[in-house]
Amino acid sequence: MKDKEIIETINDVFKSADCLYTQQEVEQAINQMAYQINHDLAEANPVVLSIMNGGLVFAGQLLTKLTFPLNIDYCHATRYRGKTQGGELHWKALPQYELLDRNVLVVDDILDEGHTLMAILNAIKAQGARSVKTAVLLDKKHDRKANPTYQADYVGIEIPDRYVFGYGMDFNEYLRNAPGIYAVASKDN
Ligand SMILES: O=P(O)(O)OC[C@H]1O[C@H](OP(=O)(O)OP(=O)(O)O)[C@H](O)[C@@H]1O
Ligand code: HPA
Repeated sequence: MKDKEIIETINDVFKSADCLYTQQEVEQAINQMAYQINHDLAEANPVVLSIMNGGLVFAGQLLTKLTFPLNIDYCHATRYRGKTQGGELHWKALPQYELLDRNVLVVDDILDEGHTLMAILNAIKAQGARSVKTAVLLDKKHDRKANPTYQADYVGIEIPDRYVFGYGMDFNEYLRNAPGIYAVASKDN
């Protein structure tokens, strides 16, 4: 596809999407999460591990609101790869910090089926982390969870079972920069 076609298609997807949460509402949710995390992890000296690419925007905004000493690291695990259905998990980058005996806070944009988070948690535990907590901006409600009993420690917003973009989340690798949480119209999904 040429640039012009891509731009038209993406602009059309954006225009026909439903805004589920505005930027202001998302910021409010992030503030509440930060408040709780500041309370819980003030003495933990954690490694905050952002899951790329989707976690980028949320982690960036959350981090500026955390008021205690911490290290920042990232890893990249992907299983959607520009599609709206997940597949096999691919590791593109591993954490750089030694996680042995560290407290770790994993930060990701969305807990959908949870395969990504479960694999990341297993990898962190295998490295001998002292504790692992998870913060997800969105938790998508449906009955396809990899581990139905698992709950993230910090959840910003619960969303319905629709494919969403914005705040770091992509539609065909675009629209990560959309300033809110948008659900793709059914004609585009
Ligand atoms: O709960 P799950 O069903 O496993 O899905 C959640 C994961 O999927 C997305 O990543 P994706 O694979 O799209 O990679 P990306 O972050 O690079 O877009 C998202 O950022 C989460 O990490
Ligand atoms: O609804 C979603 N949107 C974007 N990325 C995702 N990764 C898992 N679910 C989603």
